[in-house]
Amino acid sequence: MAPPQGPRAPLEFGGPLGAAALLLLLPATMFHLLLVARSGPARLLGPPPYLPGLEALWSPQALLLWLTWLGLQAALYLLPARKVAEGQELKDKSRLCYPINGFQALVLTALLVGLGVSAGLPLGTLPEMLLPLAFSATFTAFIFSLFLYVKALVAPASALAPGGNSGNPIYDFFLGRELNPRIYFFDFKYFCELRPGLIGWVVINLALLVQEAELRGSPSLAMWLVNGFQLLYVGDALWHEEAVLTTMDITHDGFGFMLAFGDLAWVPFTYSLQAQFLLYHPQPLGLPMASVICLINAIGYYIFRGANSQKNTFRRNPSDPRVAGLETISTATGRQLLVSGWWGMVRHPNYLGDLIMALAWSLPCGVSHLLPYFYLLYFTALLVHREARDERQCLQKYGLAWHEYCRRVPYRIVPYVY
Ligand SMILES: NC(=O)C1=CN([C@@H]2O[C@H](COP(=O)(O)OP(=O)(O)OC[C@H]3O[C@@H](n4cnc5c(N)ncnc54)[C@H](OP(=O)(O)O)[C@@H]3O)[C@@H](O)[C@H]2O)C=CC1
Ligand SMILES: CC(C)CCC[C@@H](C)[C@H]1CC=C2C3=C(CC[C@@]21C)[C@@]1(C)CC[C@H](O)C[C@@H]1CC3
Repeated sequence: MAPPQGPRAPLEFGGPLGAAALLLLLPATMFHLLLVARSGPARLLGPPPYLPGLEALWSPQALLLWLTWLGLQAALYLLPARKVAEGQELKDKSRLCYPINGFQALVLTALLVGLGVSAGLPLGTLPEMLLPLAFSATFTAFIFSLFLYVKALVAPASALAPGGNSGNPIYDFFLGRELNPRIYFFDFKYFCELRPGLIGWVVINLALLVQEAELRGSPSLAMWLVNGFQLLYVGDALWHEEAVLTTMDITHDGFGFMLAFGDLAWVPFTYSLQAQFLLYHPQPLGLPMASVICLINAIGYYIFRGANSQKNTFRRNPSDPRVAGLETISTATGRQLLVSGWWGMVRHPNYLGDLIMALAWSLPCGVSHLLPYFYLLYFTALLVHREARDERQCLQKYGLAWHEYCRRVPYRIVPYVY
C-alpha cells in the first residue's frame, strides 16, 4: 500500500463534509434538471414534477446501450493515432504518452451514427431514455471510482496526486487518489475527459434535434443554433486535444468520483440541457435575434480560441513569430508569463470567452425561463472556483513573479469588473 504523501495538501471543496455533500448533491442536481426540463412549468428552483421510482431509472437496455457506447469510444481511442504527445513531467521525472486521435473518434462516431440512422436506427427515441441512461452513467461512474480508489491503494507514492490523499476515505474517493491511473497505455482520466461524455453530449443534442423534427416537422432555428454552437465547442476541444494535457485536471487533480461523474454523467446529461428544454418548450426565434446570438457566440469563440492558442503556442515555442513580440515576465522556474496580448487583458481571458459562449447557448431558449440559464450560472461558479485554485497553484509555482503579474494585470476574468 502506498504511504501517505509528505506535506499534506490543504483540503479543498469544503473538506470531507463538502465532498460528502457534493457526492449526493451533484447526481441529485443532474436528475432534478432532467426531470424539470421535460415538465410543463420547467422551474429550475421549484420541486421536480415527480420523484421517479427505481423502475423509471433502472433499465438493463439503457445500461447495455451505455456500456456499448463506452466500449465503442474505448475502441476508437485504441485506433492508431495521427500523433502521440508527451504529457507534463511527473514527480519521478518521467513523461507519459497520449494518443491524439480524439477528433478522429468524433468523425468516426458521426459516420457510425449516420450509417446507423440510414439503416433504421431510431435516434429520435434516445431522449425518452435519458433518465435511465443518466442513471446507468452515474452507477458506472460510482463503481468505476471505487475501482480507482482500490487501484490507488497499490500504486507507488510517486503516482499519487497532490490532493486526494488526506486519509479521509470519503474525501479521497471524491477527489481521486491516483494522478494518472492507467492499464498499459490506456489512460482512464484522459480518455474520460474528452471522449464518452463530450461526444455523448453532441449525440444527445442531435437525438433531441431529430425528435423535434419528428414531432414538429422540422427542427426549430433555436435547436439548430444550440446544436451548431455546442458541436463547434466539442469539435474544437477534440481538434486541440493536446491542450488538455496541461490542464489542472490532468496535471494536478487525482481521478476520483468528481471527474469520473463529471466527465461521464454530468457533461452529457446536463450540458445538453438547452436542447432538452427546447424539445419540450419550443421557442420562437427570428432571424435578426438569431444573427445577434451568432455574433455573441462568434465573439466568445474568438476570445476563447485566441487566448488558448496564444498561451499554447507560447508554451510550446516562445520564439514562434506569432507570440515572439509579446511582453513577458521572467519567473524563477525559467518559465515566462505573458503580460500582453490576451493574457495582458485579464488573467483568464479564455474563461471570459467561454462564459460569453455559455450565454449564447442559452439565449436561443428565450428569457421566459431560468432553467436554460443553469449552465451559465453553474459555469460561472465553476470558473470562479477554478480560477481561485489555479491562482493558488501559480502563486506556489511562480511566487513573486505571480504577484508582479497580478499587479500588472489586476482583473481576473472580466476587465474592470472581476
Ligand atoms: N466547459 C467546461 O466545463 C470547462 C471548460 N474549461 C475551459 O478549458 C480551458 C482550459 O482551462 P484551465 O485548464 O482551467 O486553465 P488555463 O488554460 O487557463 O491554464 C491555466 C494555466 O495557464 C498558465 N498561465 C496562466 N497565466 C499565464 C500567462 N500570463 N502566461 C502564460 N501562461 C499562463 C499557468 O500554467 P503554466 O504556467 O504551468 O503553463 C496556469 O496554471 C479554458 O478555455 C476553460 O475555459 C475549463 C473547465 C471546464
Ligand atoms: C461535476 C462537477 C461539477 C465538476 C465536473 C467538472 C468537469 C465537468 C469539467 C472539469 C474540467 C473540464 C474540462 C472540459 C469539460 C468539462 C470538464 C471535464 C473541457 C474538455 C471542455 C472543452 C474545453 O475546450 C477544454 C475543457 C478542459 C476542461
